[in-house]
Amino acid sequence: MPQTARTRLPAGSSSEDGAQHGAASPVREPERDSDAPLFPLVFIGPMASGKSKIGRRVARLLRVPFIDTDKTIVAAHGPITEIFARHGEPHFRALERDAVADALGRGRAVVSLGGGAVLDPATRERLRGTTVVSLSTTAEAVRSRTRNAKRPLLAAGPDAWQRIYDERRPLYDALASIHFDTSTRPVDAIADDIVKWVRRHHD
Ligand SMILES: Nc1ncnc2c1ncn2[C@@H]1O[C@H](COP(=O)(O)OP(=O)(O)O)[C@@H](O)[C@H]1O
Ligand SMILES: O=C(O)C1=C[C@@H](OP(=O)(O)O)[C@@H](O)[C@H](O)C1
Ligand SMILES: [Mg+2]
Repeated sequence: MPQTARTRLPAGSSSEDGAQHGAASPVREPERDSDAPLFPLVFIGPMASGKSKIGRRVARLLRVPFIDTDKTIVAAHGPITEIFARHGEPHFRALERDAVADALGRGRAVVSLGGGAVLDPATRERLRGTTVVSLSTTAEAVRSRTRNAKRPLLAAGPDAWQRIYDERRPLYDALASIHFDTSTRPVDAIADDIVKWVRRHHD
């Protein structure tokens, strides 16, 4: 029997503004009911929300391979800042679309995407058949986390993060099977919560 995602959460798990900082996560009612298989288990969300760190930890806990599509791109094409500078963002997005398609085709794996991967319509279509964990955080939390030198879209300064997040948020929300806020709790605690959710809904 394929494992299925049933994403209905217990009453009280959502809040008016969709965020319960510091409370037990998940923090928001999922945007869709999904019968998608558990794997690939995909992490989406804004820059520095923890997709790479938390995704890696969740993969280790679930004992499945971990793929970070940014890492795949860097391994094949060099640093992201250089790709943006030499060839422009559209070229990066094309490389990203291919890296995501390849990663999602691996099946049993946790896959963390770059924050802008959801801008691509073909990627969004592929994600509709998968289990998607959407992470969120706040500009305040990000300020203390990021090494912006690695993120060309943050070169303009911290206000850019909020603007970009606001633009993309409807895409993240529409694709999410489940949502976790990462602004106040440590990576390991959030990863544990995600694994608990996985076990509750897919075992
Ligand atoms: N919940 C968290 N609490 C504190 N720091 C975090 C948390 N999640 C991520 N970080 C830190 O923020 C930075 C960005 O995390 P990363 O996983 O690369 O984000 P993303 O892949 O979403 O851009 C890393 O230095 C990471 O250690
Ligand atoms: O949001 C974006 O457009 C980007 C996010 C980055 O990944 P992270 O979200 O892992 O930082 C990376 O793909 C690139 O710098 C562009
Ligand atoms: Mg990342």
